[in-house]
This record gives sequence, C-alpha cells and structure tokens, in this order.
Amino acid sequence: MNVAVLGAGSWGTALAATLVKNACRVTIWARDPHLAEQMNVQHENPRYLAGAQLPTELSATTELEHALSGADVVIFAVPSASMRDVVERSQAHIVGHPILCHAVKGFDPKSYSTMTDLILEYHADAAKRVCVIAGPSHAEEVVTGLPTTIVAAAYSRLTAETVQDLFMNRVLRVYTNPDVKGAELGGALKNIIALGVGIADGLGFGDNAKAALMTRGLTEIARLGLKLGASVLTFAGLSGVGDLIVTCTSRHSRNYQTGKLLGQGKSLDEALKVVGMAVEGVNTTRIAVALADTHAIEMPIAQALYAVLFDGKPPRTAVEDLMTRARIHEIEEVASEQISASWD
Ligand SMILES: NC(=O)C1=CN([C@@H]2O[C@H](COP(=O)(O)OP(=O)(O)OC[C@H]3O[C@@H](n4cnc5c(N)ncnc54)[C@H](O)[C@@H]3O)[C@@H](O)[C@H]2O)C=CC1
Ligand SMILES: O=C(CO)COP(=O)(O)O
Repeated sequence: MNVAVLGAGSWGTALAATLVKNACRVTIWARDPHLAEQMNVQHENPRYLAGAQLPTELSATTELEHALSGADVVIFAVPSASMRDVVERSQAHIVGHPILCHAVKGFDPKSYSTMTDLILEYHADAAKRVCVIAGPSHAEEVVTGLPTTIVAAAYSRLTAETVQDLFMNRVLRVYTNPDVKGAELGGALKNIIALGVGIADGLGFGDNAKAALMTRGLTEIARLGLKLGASVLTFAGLSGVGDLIVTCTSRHSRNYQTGKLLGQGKSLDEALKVVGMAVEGVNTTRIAVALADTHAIEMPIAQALYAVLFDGKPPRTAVEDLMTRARIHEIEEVASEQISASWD
C-alpha cells in the first residue's frame, strides 16, 4: 500500500513510522523543510517526538503533490484548526479513489463540523472511503512499540477493515466500529475533561475529584454525542471512556499538562507556550459550549472550563460553583434505538 500522511507532528510521525513497520510505502508531508530534512537524514523528529528513532524507509517531503502521488490511503494528522486549510490545499492532488482517513481530535472552528464532515465537504463522493482512527493512543508510546489499542470507524465495513488491516500488528490492536460520529466526538470531547482534571491536579485536589470529573464528564460527552447522532455504546468503548482515561491520567497528555499549569496559576497563553504543541481542548471547549447552547443541553463541566479559559474565572471558584449546583438525579433516560450503530 502507498500511504500519504499529511502532518509531521507527534501523531502523524508515530502513525507514519507504524505503517512503515507494517510494510507500507509511506511519504509524510511536513510543512517545515528543516523538519523534513531531519526526518530524511537523521531519521528523527526532535521537535515533536524527541528521542524516537524513525525507520530509515520513511520518506518526508514538503511537496503536497509529491506526498499524495499514487496514494492508496491518505491520512490527515494535523490539528483540527488547520484541517480545512490542509483538506483544501490537498484536494487538487488527490486523484483516483483513495481511502481518506483522519486521526484528528477536534472540530472545524469555522463550521463546527466534525472532521469527516469537513472532508466530505471537499470530497462529496467519498462517504464510503472516509475513516477515522481514534482511541487511547499517545504518540510517544505508539512510536516505541508499547501495546496500544485503537478504533477504525467508517461508514463502509470494507473501508474500516482495510484501515484495521493497515495498522494492525503485534503491538497495535485495531477494532472496527460503524459509528463514525461517536468515535470522532469521543476523541474530541474528552480533551475538555482532561483540561479539567489537569486543573484539579494543579489545584492540589485528590483522586476523588479526578474520578468525579471523568465520570460526570463522560455523561456530558454522551449527552451532546447523542444529540449529534452518535451511538451511546461507542462512549463506553476505546474512543470514549478509553481515550478519556488515558488523556486524563497520562503524563504525555498535552491537554492534561495545560490544565495542570492553569491550576497552578499560569495564564492560558503561558500554559500553551510551555506545552508548545496542539492542545485541542481549548478550541473544543468553545465549540462544545456553543453546540450545547444550540441544542439546549447541559454541560456544566465544559461551561465551567469555558469560564476559566475565556472569562478569567479563577479555577478554584469554578470548582466551588460546580459543587454547589442544584441537586440532580444521576442517571438519565436514553432512547433505546440510539444505543448502538451497525452496518447493514
Ligand atoms: N499526539 C498524540 O499522541 C495524538 C494526537 N492526536 C490528534 O492528532 C492531531 C494532530 O496533533 P499532533 O500531531 O499531536 O500535534 P503536534 O502539535 O504534535 O503537531 C502538529 C503538526 O501539524 C503541523 N501543522 C499545523 N498546521 C498546519 C498546516 N496548516 N499545514 C501543515 N501542517 C500543519 C505542524 O507543523 C505540526 O507538525 C490532533 O487533533 C490531536 O488531537 C490523536 C491521537 C494521539
Ligand atoms: O488523544 C490523545 C491520546 O489518545 C492525545 O491527547 P493530548 O492531545 O492531550 O496529548
């Protein structure tokens, strides 16, 4: 298989390295010529994956046309805020009918679309060829071959299984799922909660607060997810609770790290500068709160985080306000027909 990976940050690089090890011919597109040269000559990506040795067969280029030429599979791996730009610029160079897969956890800041919907805006005939990979998978662990599981979600079973076969190896186990929306929303929305858990740790709160945020956070994710057409069972899977757990507890998580710095008293700008890589949860909080307003859904944790990130509310006050909300019932009703998605 010929694969083009668009985006040479930590995730694009780890995925590209995995696919080379799986015997694919992989070209990774980097926008920075210096980074492309480091990947081609030293077989390293020191800016985004310091210390990782990349396969010598991995080829990097700054030419989109070159990366996409003859690709059977295209993998988009840039931050969600850059996705429209990259989808637009790559459109003319995507010829034939390759699988269009993305590994991005966020929304389009302009339209609030999910990433597959954004891809389909530019490739209207590609519904059977789009796929998302999601799940608990920090690049730093994937690139060193630590055991990891992910999900390939697609509208077409054949596409999902092709992507499953592409990535699957002895250390990377891939499951398929027909619920594209659920996989995308689980992956994007958990970043809000990871920011919140980081804040709680930064404030010196304990494990009880962490568990509460993760559990009630999952309720919020499912509430919005159902409204947007996801299936509730997906949130109990790898791209839901699985990714929520890893992002809220891993030292590798950039969202968690950012939250922790905020809890320790840093401003948002200072925290983002220290982390220095994509922190998707910031934009996603803004978009999720807007979507919750549109759909008249309660997302108190996301709303509290919004106040901290964008209105200057002190994190400690935000937590006090969350704890003193009016009393409510824990479990809500879910329409049974929405419980799981399936292929024909
Ligand atoms: N890092 C990880 O462990 C994982 C990341 N993801 C997701 O993957 C997506 C990409 O994130 P990372 O690779 O982690 O970010 P990163 O911050 O490590 O790297 C981002 C890369 O995208 C490039 N980029 C940004 N805008 C661009 C544009 N307009 N044109 C070309 N290149 C552009 C940057 O130059 C950089 O190489 C995010 O949605 C993230 O949530 C998903 C799973 C794991
Ligand atoms: O989604 C991820 C792991 O599954 C990466 O999370 P961060 O972007 O917070 O590092």
